Amino acid sequence: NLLACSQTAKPANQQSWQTQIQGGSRQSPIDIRSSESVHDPQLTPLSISYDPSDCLQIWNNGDSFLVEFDDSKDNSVVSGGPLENHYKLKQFHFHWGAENNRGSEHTINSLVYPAELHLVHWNAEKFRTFDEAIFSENGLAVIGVFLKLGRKHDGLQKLVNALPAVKYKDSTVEFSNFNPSCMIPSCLDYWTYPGSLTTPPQTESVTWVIMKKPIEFGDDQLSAFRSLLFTPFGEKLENMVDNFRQQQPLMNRVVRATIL
Ligand SMILES: NS(=O)(=O)c1ccc(C(=O)NCc2cc(F)ccc2F)cc1
Ligand SMILES: [Zn+2]
Repeated sequence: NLLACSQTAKPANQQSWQTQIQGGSRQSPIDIRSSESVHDPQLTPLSISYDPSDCLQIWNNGDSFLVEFDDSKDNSVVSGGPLENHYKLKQFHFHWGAENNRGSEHTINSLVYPAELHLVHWNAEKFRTFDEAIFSENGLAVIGVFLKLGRKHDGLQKLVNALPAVKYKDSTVEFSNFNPSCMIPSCLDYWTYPGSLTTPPQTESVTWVIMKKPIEFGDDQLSAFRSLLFTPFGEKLENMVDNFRQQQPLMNRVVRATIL
C-alpha cells in the first residue's frame, strides 16, 4: 500500500529570473507550483522496466557524468502515463550543487534539492535514432527524480565507486549490470509538462515526468559527485559542481499531476 504521496514543501526563496532562450516557448527547467498543477485522472501509472545487462559505460562529457545504455534492443523502456508510445532508455545523468542549498534543476514550490537525476529516453516507435528524436516533437521523455541528503543509497554506491575512473572530462569507463530501477521512488506519483533539454541545444522535444517523492543518498556520495572535474587531464582543475540551468518561464503551459 502506498504511503500518502502528497508532498508538502516549504517555500524557499524565489528563483532568480533569467533571460529566456531566444524564441523558446517551452523551456526547462521550471518551478512546479503544486497548487497550480492540474490533477488529471486520465494519467495512468508509468510503466518502467530496465534491463541491467543494457548498461554499457560511464562517460564524463564535461557537463555531467552519463551512464549510457545499449538502446539497440527493446529491453529498457518506459511507457504509460503521459506517453503515447514506448521510449527507450539512452542514458541517465545528474545535476548537483557546490553546496547543499542548490543543485536540482526543477523545484517544487521553490523548494530546491541538492541533486536531480535525469533518465533520458527516446521515442523508438516514431524515430529511428536518438539523434533524430532529440530534434523532434515528442522525441524524448526524461524522468526526473529529486535526491535529498539522508541515508546512504546502497544501489548508488556501485556507481559512486566507479566515479574516480571518470574524474576528467572525456574519460569513460566500462560499467555493467546496473539497474536504474533502484533509483525510482516506491511512490510513482509524478508531475508532467512539455519542455526542453536543459543544456544546449535546448531543443523543445521533451515530455518531462518529475517524480513527486525524492530518493535519499549520503553526504559522501554527493561529495563523490563534487570531486569530478569539468576539465580534461592536464588542464586547470575545475570541480564539476553547479551544473544546473537557471529556471525558465512557464509561459503558456500547464503542469499535470497524478492522483495515485
Ligand atoms: N538535462 S536533460 O535531461 O534535459 C538532457 C538530456 C540529454 C541531452 C543530450 O543528449 N545532449 C547531447 C546531444 C545533443 C544533441 F543536440 C544531439 C545529440 C546529443 F547527444 C542533454 C540534456
Ligand atoms: Zn539533465
